[in-house]
Amino acid sequence: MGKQPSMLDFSQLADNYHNSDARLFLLDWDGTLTPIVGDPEVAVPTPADIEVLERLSSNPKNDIWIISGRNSAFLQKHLGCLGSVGLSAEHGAFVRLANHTDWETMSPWADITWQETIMAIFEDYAAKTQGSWIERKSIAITWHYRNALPDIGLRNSKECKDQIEQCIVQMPSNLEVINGKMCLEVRPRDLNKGVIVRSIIMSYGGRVAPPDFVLCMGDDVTDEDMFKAIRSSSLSPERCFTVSVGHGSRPTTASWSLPEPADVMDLLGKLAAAPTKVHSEF
Ligand SMILES: O=P(O)(O)OC[C@H]1O[C@H](O[C@H]2O[C@H](CO)[C@@H](O)[C@H](O)[C@H]2O)[C@H](O)[C@@H](O)[C@@H]1O
Repeated sequence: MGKQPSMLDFSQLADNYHNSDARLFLLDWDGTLTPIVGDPEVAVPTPADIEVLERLSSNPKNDIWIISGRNSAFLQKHLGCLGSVGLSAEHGAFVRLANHTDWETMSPWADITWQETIMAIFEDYAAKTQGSWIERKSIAITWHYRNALPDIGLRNSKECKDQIEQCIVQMPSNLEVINGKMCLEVRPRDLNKGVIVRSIIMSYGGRVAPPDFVLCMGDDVTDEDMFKAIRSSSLSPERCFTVSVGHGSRPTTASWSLPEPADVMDLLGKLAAAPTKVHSEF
């Protein structure tokens, strides 16, 4: 993690976009394409969001991926209508390729025996942290404390994280517990957005040549794995735009920043609307 990233230079990005033929977009969902809200169920795309993503993905030069920690049911329900967009659920555990209808399991995540132990700990903390709740996904489990009293939520999350860390070192499954945005998430250690991004770059749209423009945007600690995967790839750094979204001073390996999801959608809208020359738009 280096210095704080500079505000995204739109004209530099637009120049690169305009001068490229094989573009790859790697986009996080919560906090990046849509604002963070109290109830994850209402963090859904607006018709305008869908229109922008549809338009962007209809350009044959563009490969768009939404790479999320959400489960496949949520992504399918709210973003499944975007047929030309690749979807990745639960940090890369499940994938729906562009122009495909089926979801694939990326690795044999057969061992989920740990879930009961972790559920018991989360249930204990959910009971003593009013307003908190558990989101159980196919693989990962997330305990949300955004709607708890802030000091109680924070204190109990630290305690809960300590307890889980002590517990998972004794378990055969190689797990990790992550501090998300007002949540704790437990998942297998080798399940992360970096693995799926490496795989997407390697198999890039079944093409022979690698992408000559990459735009990767994310707001959270799990998105750092995407930024690192791009940084350690053989892609030309001048053609890769990694963007950390948010006002905070969280350490990041991204090269650029944007303040809000609204800025992200604004940027994508401009790119979608300008198939040829985008410079003047900025
Ligand atoms: O990888 P992402 O697409 O960014 O998903 C990360 C997690 O997002 C959701 O939780 C976060 O967003 C919620 C809605 O804004 C917010 O209420 C919560 O506090 C955030 O942590 C989602 O519920 C998780 O499953 C995802 O892992």
